[in-house]
Amino acid sequence: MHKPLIGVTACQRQIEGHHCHMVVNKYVDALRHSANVEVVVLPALAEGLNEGILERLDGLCLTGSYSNVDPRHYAADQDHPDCRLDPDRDGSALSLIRAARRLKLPLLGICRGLQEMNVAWGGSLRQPLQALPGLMDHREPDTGGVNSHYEPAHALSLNPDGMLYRLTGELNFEVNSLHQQGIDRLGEGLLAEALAPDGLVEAISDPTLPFALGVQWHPEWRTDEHPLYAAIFTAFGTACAHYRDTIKA
Ligand SMILES: N[C@@H](CCC(=O)NCCCC(=O)O)C(=O)O
Repeated sequence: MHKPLIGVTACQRQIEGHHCHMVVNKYVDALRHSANVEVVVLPALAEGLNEGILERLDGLCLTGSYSNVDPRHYAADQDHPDCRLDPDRDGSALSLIRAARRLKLPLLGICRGLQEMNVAWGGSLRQPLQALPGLMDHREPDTGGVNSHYEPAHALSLNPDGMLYRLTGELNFEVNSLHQQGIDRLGEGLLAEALAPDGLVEAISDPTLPFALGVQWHPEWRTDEHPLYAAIFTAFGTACAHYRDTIKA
């Protein structure tokens, strides 16, 4: 039996003057080694991707990105003038999420991926968090190297009625934090799985689907060192295998 085949979303980046479809290795590594799946990269195309692509897959992972979801997708004014955008990523991700919902395809959203899920479910975002009253600064430290950016940064309280608590049996964790956008209005039908100390929703799920989970932190970082991170990828891989063997079979 082949391993589940998972699509991961790419971003548009310019590398040495060339437009590239780019995915950071840590997402692929965590999916292959912690979720035990195989991976294909899905290009970032503003016009969106054909739903037929997802019919060949067993799951979809929405990666993080330094770019931000364009506020026009949730009817907000451009409330952050130097907001870094990626219309190709927006087009692909939002079309893929809507198709995944229709197919009941297992869906894991990470950081930007959580934000895209919330928007696709009809919710909204706010930014920059660090400038909003009552909210913490959720950005990574501006000192130190990359490794320090993914160190645990704040506490996380799980919803005792949520998927993450069922997966871990624990209510409190510490997670990394590398974002300046966050959930404002929760998408219709989404469950708030976890909160940061300032009340920001940091994880969401759709309980009506077999597996639809979005997390604001980065569980793909050193999954072997964090039980919560590992549990997320193990559960996603299991859900993708189940999808392969049942719904898709
Ligand atoms: N740009 C958004 C989402 C932040 C995000 O996805 N960061 C990822 C950093 C790079 C990586 O680890 O892939 C925001 O600022 O909220």
